[in-house]
Amino acid sequence: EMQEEEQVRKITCCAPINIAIIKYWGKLCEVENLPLNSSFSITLNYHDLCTTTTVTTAPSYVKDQVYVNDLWQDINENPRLKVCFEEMRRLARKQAISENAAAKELMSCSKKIHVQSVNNFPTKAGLASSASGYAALTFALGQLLGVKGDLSGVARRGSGSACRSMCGGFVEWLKSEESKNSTAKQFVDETHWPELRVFILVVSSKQKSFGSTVGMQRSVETSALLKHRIENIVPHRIKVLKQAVLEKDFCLFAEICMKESNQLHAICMDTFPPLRYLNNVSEKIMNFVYSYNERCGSTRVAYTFDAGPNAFLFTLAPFAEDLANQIYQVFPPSKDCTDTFFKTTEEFSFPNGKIVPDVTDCGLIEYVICTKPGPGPQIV
Ligand SMILES: Nc1ncnc2c1ncn2[C@@H]1O[C@H](COP(=O)(O)OP(=O)(O)OP(=O)(O)O)[C@@H](O)[C@H]1O
Ligand SMILES: C[C@@](O)(CCOP(=O)(O)OP(=O)(O)O)CC(=O)O
Repeated sequence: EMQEEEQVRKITCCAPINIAIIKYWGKLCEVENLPLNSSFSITLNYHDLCTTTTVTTAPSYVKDQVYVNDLWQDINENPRLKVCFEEMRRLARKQAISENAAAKELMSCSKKIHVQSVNNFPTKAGLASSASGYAALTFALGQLLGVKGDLSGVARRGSGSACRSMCGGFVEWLKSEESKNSTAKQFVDETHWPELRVFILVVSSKQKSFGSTVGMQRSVETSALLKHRIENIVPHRIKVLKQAVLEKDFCLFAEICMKESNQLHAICMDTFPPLRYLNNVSEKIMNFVYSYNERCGSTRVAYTFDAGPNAFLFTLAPFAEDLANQIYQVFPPSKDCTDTFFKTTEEFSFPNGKIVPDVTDCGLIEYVICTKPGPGPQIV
């Protein structure tokens, strides 16, 4: 029994979500999640939003098991989960062989693994849980099996956007016809632009939007605008965005960010039948951003939307408090949510608990998560 106990190994890791500024929309290869265009994202602080994944091996385990938020997952029915396990074991074996490992170590690559994964945010809210989920799984398996090197290509197999969550800060995911070259690379780390703040406006909506995987498939088949974007717009936009990030030029950053979001949703409308991810609250948020900037006489806030109605707003630290107050005025919480409307670890005097303004449109936004850029996956 002593010996059995010694062979139990357990590692816990967490991984962040990321928000794309230059959007990934369209695949060259469905099986490998190879993108038609390069994309660029910002990894968000895992203290605010993360997936925490524990992987365990023990002599008594007879098969792999995965639980997400305490729900059992059928690995055989989920090719994305399955391929992450297969790829990680393949890399572990390859490494063991190249290091002339003993037979015992080679054997350990096939040990059965139990996975417990939890998201510290609502999985159904459309907050990129697949990105943090597959990044955490890949990273944790890498730690358990001792696999060295870049594992973003494995996370990519789980979900395309997950590869970008394998790096911290500002990240580029390169397009390539070759699987081994379509990986995520850090452009600059999370300390590069310390003033940058992110507000995630979770829009109340029960409607489940059309998944990204099938959505982009339909766009590739039917949208001529997608083809134009990939060939003529994205390459130049990534170059300009990188310059804006390097120079911390918020005005230029904001323009590219909003134009990219608009283009993604224009392509969705150009898709046939069209894909509609934004709702009337999303539209109101966009109008709010433009009129706020107008009133300030300069660009202080930018929005971006993925395949859902939630808004990701960017601003700079000196404006964060005022922006929070404006959000509270224009999109007041419903009466029972005033104390928990802003979810923040910052020490701003956010208007939590203030009296709800007398307007009829309360509760259009369910809650707001205040965060900033953060590092990549960590061992807990
Ligand atoms: N912690 C986790 N570990 C492993 N897989 C997860 C985890 N959380 C979510 N997933 C996987 O991600 C899927 C949800 O991804 P889905 O693409 O529907 O939503 P999303 O990630 O919020 O949106 P998007 O990927 O479009 O940004 C779940 O069905 C599950 O398979
Ligand atoms: C709109 C997006 O969020 C699309 C994300 O798509 P996914 O990465 O969820 O798709 P799969 O590769 O099929 O899992 C834009 C982005 O994150 O770049």
